[in-house]
Amino acid sequence: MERLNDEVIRQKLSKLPEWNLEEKLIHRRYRFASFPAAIAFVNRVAEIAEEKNHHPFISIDYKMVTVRLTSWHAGGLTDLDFNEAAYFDTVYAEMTD
Ligand SMILES: C[C@H](O)[C@H](O)[C@H]1CNC2=NC(N)=NC(=O)C2=N1
Repeated sequence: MERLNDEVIRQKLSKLPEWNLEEKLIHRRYRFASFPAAIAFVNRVAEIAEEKNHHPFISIDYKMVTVRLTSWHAGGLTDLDFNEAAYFDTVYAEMTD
């Protein structure tokens, strides 16, 4: 999968308003009502990562989960990162509404 150029990254990021760009990765913080709810989300993220064979950095801070995405094989951001970010946002919406 090809590394995206800055123009395409800006365009894709504009469709994911909760995500932030930092050098060669994108990141987002998800908030939950409880620690178990945060862990349930992390478990879903892990399942999706395995299914897609695309694995984010995940950090858990009590009721907050931070996800960072980049594509190691490309040395930067690819469509895989933006597709997965959108998928995680959908799962988050389902789990928190
Ligand atoms: C060998 C294996 O398919 C690769 O290492 C996969 C696994 N998960 C991955 N995850 C991420 N985020 N980037 C990759 O380049 C990547 N590559």
